[in-house]
Amino acid sequence: MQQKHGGEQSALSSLTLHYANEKSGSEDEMGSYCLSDAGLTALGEGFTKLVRDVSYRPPGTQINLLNEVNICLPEKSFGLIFGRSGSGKTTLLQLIAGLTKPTSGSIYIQRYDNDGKPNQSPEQLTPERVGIVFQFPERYFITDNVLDEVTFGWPRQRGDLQLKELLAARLQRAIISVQIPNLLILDEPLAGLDWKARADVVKLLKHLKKELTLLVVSHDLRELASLVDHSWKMEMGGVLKEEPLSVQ
Ligand SMILES: Nc1ncnc2c1ncn2[C@@H]1O[C@H](COP(=O)(O)OP(=O)(O)OP(=O)(O)O)[C@@H](O)[C@H]1O
Repeated sequence: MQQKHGGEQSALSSLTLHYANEKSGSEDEMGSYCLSDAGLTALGEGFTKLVRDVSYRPPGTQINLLNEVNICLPEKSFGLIFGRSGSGKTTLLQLIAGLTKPTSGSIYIQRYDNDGKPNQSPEQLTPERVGIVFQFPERYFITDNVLDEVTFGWPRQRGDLQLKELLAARLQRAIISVQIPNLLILDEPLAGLDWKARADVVKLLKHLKKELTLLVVSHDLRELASLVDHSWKMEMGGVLKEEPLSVQ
């Protein structure tokens, strides 16, 4: 498995997500790296910082679930987060997806020039730019297919063609606006599947990696290892550390 600039990143105490654009090539070719402890970033052209020093404490509680997390992840690469149950992996994905707000730290996109200087103001990583596949999809969906799901609330009675046309136009706009997320997040995509479905999902992820940046939480390290460019272990207490996969 190829682990890019793991040496630099393992020293990070906090987590920052970086993206590279298509023309920038691999991080190794660009000689890029990130030094988030010092708040410094030296990245190749087009790299994008997404998350920085993110901590999260649920309202009404006394303990942080996440502590100063940073991730650096180039565009169109595959990032894997693993770690023990209850360590905070899903909580982090929900923050990156914009479903929960961090207590401190920031989640945004920052592009860089060749010389490592930001080439524009940071852009917000809005929920429209992120797709998320939840760990237990049956908890979030009611019907068996996408069309039934998105038209679930439509009037059931015959007629009312004008209203249905209006709803169809709105639906089309909504679907187009979320069609191409910058980042696709998957929480335990292989869990509960039989061997055939698992192999199919791995194949699909390999295909999706050509188009999208993928951030995946999984315990199935062996099956995903060939896809992984960067991996992190979430320690109990919500501390994220870059750690190469050690699977045979
Ligand atoms: N809103 C909340 N308030 C208090 N505790 C919470 C809240 N949300 C999550 N937790 C707790 O935070 C911890 C981390 O949960 P999280 O689901 O992020 O872990 P995880 O690493 O994804 O676990 P798993 O691998 O089992 O899915 C758990 O102990 C969970 O019970």
